[in-house]
Amino acid sequence: METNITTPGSFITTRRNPYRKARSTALYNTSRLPSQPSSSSELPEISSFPIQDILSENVQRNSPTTTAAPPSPPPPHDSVLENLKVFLRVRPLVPLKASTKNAGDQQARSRTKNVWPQNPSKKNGVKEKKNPLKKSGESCITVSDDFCSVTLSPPLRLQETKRTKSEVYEGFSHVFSAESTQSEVYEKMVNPLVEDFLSGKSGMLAALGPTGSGKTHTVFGSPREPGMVPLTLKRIFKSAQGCGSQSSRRFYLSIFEICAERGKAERICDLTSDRPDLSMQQSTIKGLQEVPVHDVAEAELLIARALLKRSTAMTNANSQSSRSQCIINIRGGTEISDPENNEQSNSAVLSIVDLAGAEREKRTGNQGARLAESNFINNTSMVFGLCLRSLLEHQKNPKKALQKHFQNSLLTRYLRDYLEGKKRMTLILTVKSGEEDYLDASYLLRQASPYMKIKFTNIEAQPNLPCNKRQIQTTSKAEQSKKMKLDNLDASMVIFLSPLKIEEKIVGDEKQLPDQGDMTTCGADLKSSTPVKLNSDDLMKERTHQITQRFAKALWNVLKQHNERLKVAENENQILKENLRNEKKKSIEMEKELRSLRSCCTCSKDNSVASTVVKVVENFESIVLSNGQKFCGIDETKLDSDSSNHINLECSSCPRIFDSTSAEDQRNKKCSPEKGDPVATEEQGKCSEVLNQNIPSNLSEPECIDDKLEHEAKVRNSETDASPPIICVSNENYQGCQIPESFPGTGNIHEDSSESNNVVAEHLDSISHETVGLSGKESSTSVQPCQQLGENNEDTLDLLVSPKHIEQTQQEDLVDDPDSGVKRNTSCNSPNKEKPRRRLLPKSSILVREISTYDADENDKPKGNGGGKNLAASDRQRTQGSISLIRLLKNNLRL
Ligand SMILES: Nc1ncnc2c1ncn2[C@@H]1O[C@H](COP(=O)(O)OP(=O)(O)OP(=O)(O)O)[C@@H](O)[C@H]1O
Repeated sequence: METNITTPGSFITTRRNPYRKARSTALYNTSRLPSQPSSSSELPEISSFPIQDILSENVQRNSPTTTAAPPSPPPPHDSVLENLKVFLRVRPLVPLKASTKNAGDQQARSRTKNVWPQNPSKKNGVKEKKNPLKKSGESCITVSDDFCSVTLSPPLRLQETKRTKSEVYEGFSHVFSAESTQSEVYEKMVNPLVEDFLSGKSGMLAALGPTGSGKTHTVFGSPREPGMVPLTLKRIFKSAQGCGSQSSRRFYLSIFEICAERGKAERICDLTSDRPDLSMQQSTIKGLQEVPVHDVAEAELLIARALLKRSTAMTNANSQSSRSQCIINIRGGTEISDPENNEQSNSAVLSIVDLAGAEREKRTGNQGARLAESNFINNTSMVFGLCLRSLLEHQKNPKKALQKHFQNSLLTRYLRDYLEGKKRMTLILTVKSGEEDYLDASYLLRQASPYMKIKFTNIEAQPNLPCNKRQIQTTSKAEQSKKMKLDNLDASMVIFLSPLKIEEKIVGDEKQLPDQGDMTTCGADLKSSTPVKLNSDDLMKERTHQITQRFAKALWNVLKQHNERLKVAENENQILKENLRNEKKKSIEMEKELRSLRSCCTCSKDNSVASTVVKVVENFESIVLSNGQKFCGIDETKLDSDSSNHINLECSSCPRIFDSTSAEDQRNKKCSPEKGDPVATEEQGKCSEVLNQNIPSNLSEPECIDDKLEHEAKVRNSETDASPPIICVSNENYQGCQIPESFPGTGNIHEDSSESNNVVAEHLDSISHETVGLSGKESSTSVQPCQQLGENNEDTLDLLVSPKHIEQTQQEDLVDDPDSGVKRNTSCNSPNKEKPRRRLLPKSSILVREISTYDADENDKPKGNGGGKNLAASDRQRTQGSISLIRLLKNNLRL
């Protein structure tokens, strides 16, 4: 196995087993790791739609191509292919009979006057009779019985010296032995071309062979043995006469030669006119004259005159050797009004080429100009052979490009379409059978016999020429039968049978059919030995069928690829879904863990705060109890033993107080004060005031309560740890209290044990001061001891103050008892006595009371006069706004 090594600047080695990318199959492994989903790049790639292959032409085209076209791609195997026909003709050892020889000698004498040297063989002293091999009279070529192969036997001396063995060349279309006649050659070799020409197909016949092998004899022949050109003209004009006088078919002859100019360059000479040398543009000869011919005699006369102008010379190998490549074109046309535009497009050309035979200097004895002509002749023959060889190799191996050997000579440039397999061509190889000609024959057969493997792919179809009207009409019945056969063919057979087989089937069926009309009068006979070609309709039908078939196959392949890709994508989708599900599960578990972690953190924080509160309460209780005062403690339920639920404790501190029971009941429950206990009233008033202060912020940001309380509790806690809390304890007479200036904002509460009996808690900032700063009546009211327990506890304690009492106090305060201030000032040693005093608003007090007494279960209806028996008169005056506000407050506090 070769390795694929690609080095910059070096060669590229193509892998025999190219690297194949791993491709996901339909049975996708669903057990793949979720973290390794297949990417889209692993999806099987979809090949491009082979539109070029679908539209590639495998059948004969209708439009003739006259211009050079680029090399066509190699044909598919199922296309209609026609091999290049190669014939072989063996010249007899004693070719000339007496009469023929005399005639030939006369012609030779008439032509040799124009060539030089006149008789080089004489000058060189080389005479044919001196060749000992020629005296042997033995033939080195043996034709097989089937006339399709020959055996080339080397002469005895070569067998002995070089141990050369016999060679067998087979596969020829036909091998014409030495005894074959011109008519036989024409019928088997040229007539098919002529028939195709008459049916509108172009073709070419080219004669190849060494000098003196009989090429010119085969092509032009002699008066006694007319060659292929005269016989073709006869056939053509015979067919034209058969079409009747109404036929508008005309034929045009053009004859020119390509010869060496001064032994170096090439030139084109028109043999039908006296024009100077012609030029070639691409594959067209400019200025080439086409002479219309109307009958055989006119055509033969024209050809005879042209041959007189052809360059010939006597060599040692041939007394009348051709020194140029001669081409005769017979073009069929119609007499129509606009011949320039239409006649050319509807014409077919039959070209017959008589090449100059390859020469060996040793045998010809050429010198000087003859030698230069020999070089030109040999070069042209070599280029001709190279073109065919390149075409053959290109067809064998499409990777091999079709070489442009045709550019190396004018002849090959002119015959480019034929040499590239675009037009039908027939080759006739001529050899001499003498032992002395063994090497020439062997070389030719070795070189030219492989040409029979050349296939013509893009052969033009016959156009509908007016000359073939009758032919078309007469063959229409046969074509109809073909169509019927095609229509009757089974669909499966049509799909799987190649066009060639279909054609053979049709031909076979045609042979079974009886004669239908006159099919032999003009044009091709369907029963001829050549295979019957499909007409344009059948070709179009066949092409349409092939395109449809290829399209269906290509579409099927593309659909299969898409299906495979879809399966892979579905599998990937399933894997991704599974991954997503797993990720969701993981996310839920992580959220649970996060919640648990948060709860733990909250518990620890709340525990600290709650513990602080409990400590403060305990301190307060101990202090109060130690002072023998009546304790107005905090309901320990507020300091729920479950400190982990401190959030509820904080958030529901007030609601729990105001909740199910009224403020009075709450006060009684917690403080157990006597009815109308001013301390409780005061505490409740404080609480309501604190709430009144905190409500606005709590309304918008309820959580701030917790944060603020928690923060302040921490601060208080740190401070209370340092110093015992100051408990404002009052006696029956309000004796004042010592409240820190920063209280309650800083939460600093200083305990003055010496004045503990005269302390009245003025906590909660200025509100407390205002609350404590009672009028004279209020100050005279006995004040129960209250506790200062930090901010949280402060709120709790504040709530113990009855809003009703606050209201009464405020109302009394509004009286502005002058003594109250004195008493207060004297009784309270508070450092805040200099602060501006704030008064509770009656509405806020009412609001606090509303909150305390509001029961959410009262269906949120404004309470009128009949709202409740136990409600005060102010309760009955609740407005809708107050109810909404209360409801909102309660809801937020519940949160
Ligand atoms: N099949 C044949 N039967 C009888 N005579 C033949 C045959 N083939 C060739 N000859 C004779 O052989 C001689 C040489 O033939 P011809 O000139 O055709 O050879 P050529 O291949 O054309 O040579 P060159 O390439 O030099 O032109 C002619 O006199 C021709 O009459």
